Amino acid sequence: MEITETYNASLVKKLQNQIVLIKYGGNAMRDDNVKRNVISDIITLRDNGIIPVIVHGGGLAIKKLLDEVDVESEFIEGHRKTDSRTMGYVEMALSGSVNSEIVRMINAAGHKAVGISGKDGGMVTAQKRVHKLTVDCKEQEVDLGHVGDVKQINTALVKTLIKSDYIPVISPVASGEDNRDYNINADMFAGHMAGALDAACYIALTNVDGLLTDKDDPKSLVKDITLEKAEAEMGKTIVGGMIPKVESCIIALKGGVESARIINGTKKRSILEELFTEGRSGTLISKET
Ligand SMILES: Nc1ncnc2c1ncn2[C@@H]1O[C@H](COP(=O)(O)OP(=O)(O)O)[C@@H](O)[C@H]1O
Ligand SMILES: CC(=O)N[C@@H](CCC(=O)OP(=O)(O)O)C(=O)O
Repeated sequence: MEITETYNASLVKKLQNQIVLIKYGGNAMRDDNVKRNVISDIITLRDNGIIPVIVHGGGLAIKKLLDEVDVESEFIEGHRKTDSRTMGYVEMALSGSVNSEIVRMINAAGHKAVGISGKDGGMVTAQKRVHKLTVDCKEQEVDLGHVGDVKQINTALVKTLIKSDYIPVISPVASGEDNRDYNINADMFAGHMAGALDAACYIALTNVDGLLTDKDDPKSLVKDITLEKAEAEMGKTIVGGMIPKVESCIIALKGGVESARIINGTKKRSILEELFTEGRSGTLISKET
């Protein structure tokens, strides 16, 4: 689809030959229609000379698999406590099912996608996450097991894929120097990846319209917010799964990405509406007011 006729042509041109890092979260993978719409937007970007790179989550797919094998898991501030057994299932769901489904859908739409994880080509080096939790005004460290943070990224593999016209589809699993596998929150992984790739734009897809001042009121959408203000709202109006999402935007912006956005991936054409209309559809987090 040629989009310069339907959308703002100068906004389209600004992103041509630039990387747009899309974090495709599990909440925007709930049904096949939604998935097809997301893939369709990604294909439209590519058809119009923009370079999409996808980092996916898949919290729902992990939950489904863990339920099937009767393994319980707990979330602490948006991070799934991951013991060795759970790690195996996380990798199965993310690098197995979710990754290959996205690849299949892009290929079926006539493009060439390649599915990789942080492990491939030694792309991402993980390190065990040191998670500090404040309980009763006291800070304490919690052991999240195989939950990792991104320590280092080597972008050579992704750049090679892009150069050969492949769309990289990346699962947020990586190994550490300690030779252990780590489960990295997909938002955090994506934010780091966006910075390392010098992406022009980072977009996190979820199931709410963006950052809300009241998480239970869909009408309380914040259209624009500065990095500093977003940081100040952490733990206050920004809670649960939204914490790593906003953190990922901050990581991307501090890594040099020009704009970071949180949008509702369950809505049709949400990516195109956000990027190529003045009104936009979600939350834009930027370095300046
Ligand atoms: N201030 C906020 N604004 C919007 N959503 C919020 C906020 N605080 C917490 N949330 C919650 O964060 C969820 C999104 O995070 P998460 O479930 O991890 O998404 P995904 O799986 O799409 O990555 C929303 O569905 C919402 O319930
Ligand atoms: C450490 C950690 O929490 N990892 C996440 C990885 C998947 C993810 O982030 O998926 P969504 O984007 O769908 O939430 C998890 O185990 O659920």
